[in-house]
Amino acid sequence: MSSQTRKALVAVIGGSGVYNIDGLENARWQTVTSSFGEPSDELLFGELDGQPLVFLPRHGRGHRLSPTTINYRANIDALKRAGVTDIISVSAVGSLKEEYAPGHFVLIDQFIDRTFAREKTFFGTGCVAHVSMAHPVSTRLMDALEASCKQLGLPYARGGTYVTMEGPQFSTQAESFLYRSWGADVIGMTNMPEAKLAREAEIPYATVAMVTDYDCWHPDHDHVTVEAVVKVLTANADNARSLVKTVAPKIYDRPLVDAQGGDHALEFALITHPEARDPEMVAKLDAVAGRVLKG
Ligand SMILES: CSC[C@H]1O[C@H](OP(=O)(O)O)[C@H](O)[C@@H]1O
Ligand SMILES: Nc1ncnc2[nH]cnc12
Repeated sequence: MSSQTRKALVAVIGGSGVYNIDGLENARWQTVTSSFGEPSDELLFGELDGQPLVFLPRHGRGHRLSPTTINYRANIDALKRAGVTDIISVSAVGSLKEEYAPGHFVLIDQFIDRTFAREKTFFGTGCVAHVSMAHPVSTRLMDALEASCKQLGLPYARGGTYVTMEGPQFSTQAESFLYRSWGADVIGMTNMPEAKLAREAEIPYATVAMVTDYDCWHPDHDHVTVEAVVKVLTANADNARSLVKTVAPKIYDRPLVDAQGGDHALEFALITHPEARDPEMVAKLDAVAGRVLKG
């Protein structure tokens, strides 16, 4: 493995309650077009302590988009086109474990994908690819998130399984009990297919999940409502902002090649014979898969 390093271009994907990054110098919203349709919003480009950062509000400014209608492919494709090398995703989640009380941060390392109404791959008929999702999160990014949580004295857990439900309705109690019986830690509606698409686009990805509620399984807590989620998000907004500002400088210097394969996931993933590839599809994949489709 090469020990060479390069400068990262870090992107933060902001979830519910996180529609902007304040304190960005030279901040400008810019349209980045994608061959996969409309991203959630323009991208916000700027610098944090002199280092470049890109921000995308997952639901769009004003929270226009539901988890199902977010164009996850366009979002990841646009970030790739902008030159992004690493993604930190920020998400509100419900807790499935007693010990993860509202206000806690869980650094996710696994996902269960229960979504069923979303485009989940950049590939398909005309150019088939199968990437590994065994380890969906970059340990390097998680290390940086953990160091930042420690530095800021935030209550956090390293490692946790995030169940992605389709939504937009919250879970029934039977579903919530089921996910708990699977040993899952938190629940949300957005991180899949986002993490799968980041992997296909060869962008290392990590999620910091901010617990906002106990979903609906806990006998001593009210069932989740948007009002309760927003209240906890507002109370913890400063922590989320500080976390983003603290973590970015820690990942600015990155290895040329991510040790876990997050940035060379397509190396052995394409199976369609070059002569059988659909040229239109190959053209659409110029940003996501140009590295392996060329030549
Ligand atoms: C407003 S509560 C439900 C909403 O919040 C989470 O979104 P995000 O991951 O973007 O913070 C959850 O997944 C739902 O989309
Ligand atoms: N309980 C919950 N279920 C799904 N998504 C959530 N986002 C925040 N809390 C949630």
